[in-house]
Parts: sequence; C-alpha cells; structure tokens
Amino acid sequence: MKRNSSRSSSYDHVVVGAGSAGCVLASRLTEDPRTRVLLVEAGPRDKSLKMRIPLAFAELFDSEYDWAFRTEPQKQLDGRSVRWPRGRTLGGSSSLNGQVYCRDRAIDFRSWEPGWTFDDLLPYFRRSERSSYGTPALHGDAGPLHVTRPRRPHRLTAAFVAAAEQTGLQHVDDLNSEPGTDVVGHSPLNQWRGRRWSSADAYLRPAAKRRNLTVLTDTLCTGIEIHGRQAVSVTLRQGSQTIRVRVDGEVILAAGAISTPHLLQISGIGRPSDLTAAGTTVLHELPAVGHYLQDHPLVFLVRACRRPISLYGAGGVRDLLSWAVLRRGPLASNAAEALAFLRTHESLDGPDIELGFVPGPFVDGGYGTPTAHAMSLAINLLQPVSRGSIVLRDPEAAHPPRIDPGYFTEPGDLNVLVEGIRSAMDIFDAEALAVHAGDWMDSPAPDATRTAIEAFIRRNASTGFHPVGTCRLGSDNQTSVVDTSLRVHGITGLRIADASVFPHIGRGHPHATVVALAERAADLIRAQHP
Ligand SMILES: Cc1cc2nc3c(=O)[nH]c(=O)nc-3n(C[C@H](O)[C@H](O)[C@H](O)COP(=O)(O)OP(=O)(O)OC[C@H]3O[C@@H](n4cnc5c(N)ncnc54)[C@H](O)[C@@H]3O)c2cc1C
Repeated sequence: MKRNSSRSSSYDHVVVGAGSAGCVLASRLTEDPRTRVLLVEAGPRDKSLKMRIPLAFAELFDSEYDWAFRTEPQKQLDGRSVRWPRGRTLGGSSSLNGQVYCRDRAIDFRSWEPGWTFDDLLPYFRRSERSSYGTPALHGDAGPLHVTRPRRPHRLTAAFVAAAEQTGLQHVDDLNSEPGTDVVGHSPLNQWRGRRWSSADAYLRPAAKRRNLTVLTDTLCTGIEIHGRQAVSVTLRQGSQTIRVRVDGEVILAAGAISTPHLLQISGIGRPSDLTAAGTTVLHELPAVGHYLQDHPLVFLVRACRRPISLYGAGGVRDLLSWAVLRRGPLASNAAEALAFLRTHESLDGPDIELGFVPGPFVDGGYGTPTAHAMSLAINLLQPVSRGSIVLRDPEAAHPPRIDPGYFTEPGDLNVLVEGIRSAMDIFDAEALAVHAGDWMDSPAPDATRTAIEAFIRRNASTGFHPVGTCRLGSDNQTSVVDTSLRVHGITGLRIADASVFPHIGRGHPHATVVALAERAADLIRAQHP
C-alpha cells in the first residue's frame, strides 16, 4: 500500500479506522481530486498471507493484526470472560472475518429511522457489489466488492444442506434475495478467485495512488478536539510521537463498534457518570455513547465425522500448493460454507436462529486445536434482547475499554438458543448428514434436558463476532448518538459511519450493511461539502 508522501497538517476530512467502512469512505471521498483525505489506521498494513487464504483467518487471532479484546466476566456464562477478536490492520475486521456476505433483511430495517429502510439502502448495496448472483434488481455487478458463490463446497456441506431440507427447510440459491423464513443455502462470500476480498482489497488498493489520499498505518488516534460545538482536529500517536491534524471539513469515525464509542468517551463525549468515573472531563453529554451494545451470541455443536474427509488437517503442502496454483482445495473454504435460517416459533415474521455449518472441527471458537475429523454447527441467536456496554476505564486511548455484552441478561434469549440447539440436533440426525456423523463431541447429550442444555450454553457460548449498536442512529439525543445523516448529535464536523450506528442488530452478517452504510455516508458527506 502506497503511503502518500505529501503529508500535511490539515485535511478536508480525516477518517479514523481503515476497516470495512473506513476503506469505503476514503475511496469514495477521494474520487473528487479536490478533496484531501487522511485515513488513519492503528494497525499495520495487511501483509499476511493468512489474510488472503480463506481458511486461515482463525490463525490471525491474537496476532499483531488483532486487537484481541476480552469481555468482562459474564455472569450468565459462569463468570467467563469471552475472547473478542477484531481486525487491526487495513481492511479492519474484513481482513480477518469469515467472509460471509449476507445482508440484513428488509424486516431488520423496520426498526431503523425513516430514510433507512432496506429500499433506501438497496442502491448502496448494489453500488458496492460485483456480484456473481445475477438478479440486477437486487445485486450490483460493477462495484468493487466481489460477492461469489463458494468455489467448490465440501461434500459434507452438501450433506448438511440436504439434511436441512429433510427437516423441512427450503433450499435457496441466493441467501441475499429476501429468501423467506425457514431456508438453507450456501454462504455468499467476499472472495475473488478463491482468495479473501476485504474492504482494503475492494476499495483502498484501487485508490491508493491518488495524490489526495494519505494513509497512515501504525497510527493510533488518541482523541478528537472539540472547540465550542465543532470538531476541529484529531490527535494521533505514532510510536512516541504525537501529531495534531487540523480538519477543515469533517472527522469521520469508522473505528468500529468498540473503538468508536471509546474514542468519543476519551474525547469527553458520552454519559457523564461513565466519563467522570474514569477521570475524564465531560465536554458534551450524550448518554447513549457506548450503551445499547448487541452481539449475536453462539454455541458450536461438534460431531465426529465417520470417514476422514473433513477439513481436519487441512493446510499441508499439497493443500497449500493447490491453493497457491489453482486457488482451490480445502484452504479456499471460508469454514462456514452453508447457512440455515429458521424460526423457533411459527408466529415469528423472521428467523431468530442461524445455523452455520463448518465441514470440519471448529474448536473453542477457532482458538482450540482440533484433534480429529469432525463437523461443526454454529447456533447463532439472531435477535437477542440483551444489551451491554463499552465504557472507558481511564483516559488513555491505548487501554482497552470495559466490554460487557451482557450476554443472556434477558432470560428469553437463553430459551431461544435452547430451541435452536434442538433444531440443530435434528438436522445432524437427518439421514443425509447422519450417514457421516459419529459421536457427539463438544455437545449436549442427544436426550439432554432443558437444564442440561442451558448449562452447556453457559459453559460454551461465545461471540458471533457481530457487535453493533454502541453509537446508535436515531432522532433523539438520549437513546441515540448520531442523527439520520450520521452526524453526532450536538457537534458539527463529526460523523460516524461503522457498525456502531446500527440501532438494532439484524439477522444477517454485518459487513454487508456496514459497507452499504459507508457508501451512503460518503454521499451524505459529499452533499454537505460540494
Ligand atoms: C473473526 C470475525 C469473523 C467475522 N465474520 C464475519 C462474516 O463472515 N461476515 C460478516 O458480515 N461479518 C463478519 N464479522 C464482523 C464484521 O467483520 C464486522 O462487523 C465489520 O468488519 C465491522 O466493520 P467496521 O468498519 O465497523 O469496523 P472494523 O472493520 O473493525 O474497522 C475498524 C478499524 O478501525 C481501526 N481503529 C480502531 N481504533 C482506532 C484508533 N483509535 N485509531 C486508528 N484506528 C483505529 C481498527 O484497527 C480497524 O482497522 C466478523 C468479525 C470477526 C472479528
């Protein structure tokens, strides 16, 4: 990635965070050669081969490319602290995520503000996509973000899809086609010819040579300076050096659902009790900053595979060669090759459980070392009611905030996940998959009572990697942080465009919506600064 050498101390816009959203913003805003943009990224450049190899993403956990956050001990999870990986490199979390491109559904946007319906966002989904799915009314085919079918799904994945159909789910080709409530299909992917296609690949690299774009990596934003009610500059730290950069237009926070509220709090914007407890002066009261956090909690069921055909052991010389030469073979798998969406009650108007099938052992949320051939199924709670918070510990930007997702603090969430586990076990037992299935490994017993399944969830539940909602979009300044144009309530020159602004968690995977939202944010900014 070229770094523009003509650094100046003032820019039209400064984008903080080069993740899923930040790369979109930097690219779109610099299409106008008169607009000077600085993109600031705390992490290093996205150099690792493990980012390109689809199956290798879990090997990036706890590396220099991962913030490696940990939650506060979770009362409802036997006091366990949960590991929260987050991308810390160009492309952000899109450089180490599971590559599933699955939009939130139209019903998910019903709880957003007017002007943010699915139909309002559809032109931006389409603008972002270079989709191989056809259906031009729904998909774009000329955008920067490749969306493809898996190259060659594993035969166990085909068995899972068939088994899900045997339990009554409908097989659909395109999970981004508003497919109905009880469906199964192969995962649409952000891949191109068998390699990951991150936001940096899609948006940043093609823009990197522009003279009006400066990209600073290994640079931590440590605060936003507010004069009166106007954002005027950002403070950056590179090693031991501190740099102040003046902003003539806007500061756009795209640091993600954890770091964006943290940065606001450090800068004196937030809930007064949070700020004063951490020794920070309150400059601007906005009680919703860092609150209303939601995530998709999940548990994995793992079942032995009778024959040695799973992804266990993938990564040997032959697999590496096959990927390097042909971009095929087990390493081209994104792990969660198929998804099923289902309702735990017929009265629901949308799915409340997602099952993600991995044709291999996925142990301890990707942190464990597999020991045998197996298949894994992630049972994902799509509409949790529980909410949590991100709150600064002290005024130092490099210190991680307190992350409390509040998993299962609303008891109804546990009930839904128990039902999801039962449905998942039914699919494992359906003929098409049962022929491959051996003993249950990390799973409740097939005849487990509700109490035993609940205990299993408390022992094993983890993150679905989808935190949102910590700087919600909304029209009032008590329960939301940004207005419907994504401007921070009460401050001019400060906008947020990332996963933190989702008012409610959706039923999809957030990257698709984050990219569309950032595409729209770029239009909003350009309209205000013609
Ligand atoms: C392991 C994993 C698997 C996932 N799988 C999927 C999936 O398959 N499909 C899907 O849709 N979603 C998935 N997600 C979630 C998805 O990737 C995120 O929701 C999305 O990338 C969030 O985009 P963002 O722009 O809000 O934040 P990010 O992409 O996280 O970007 C934020 C950027 O800001 C930088 N930053 C933070 N603080 C500062 C600071 N103070 N100064 C400078 N820079 C800073 C970060 O380093 C990062 O690069 C996954 C996430 C993870 C972690």
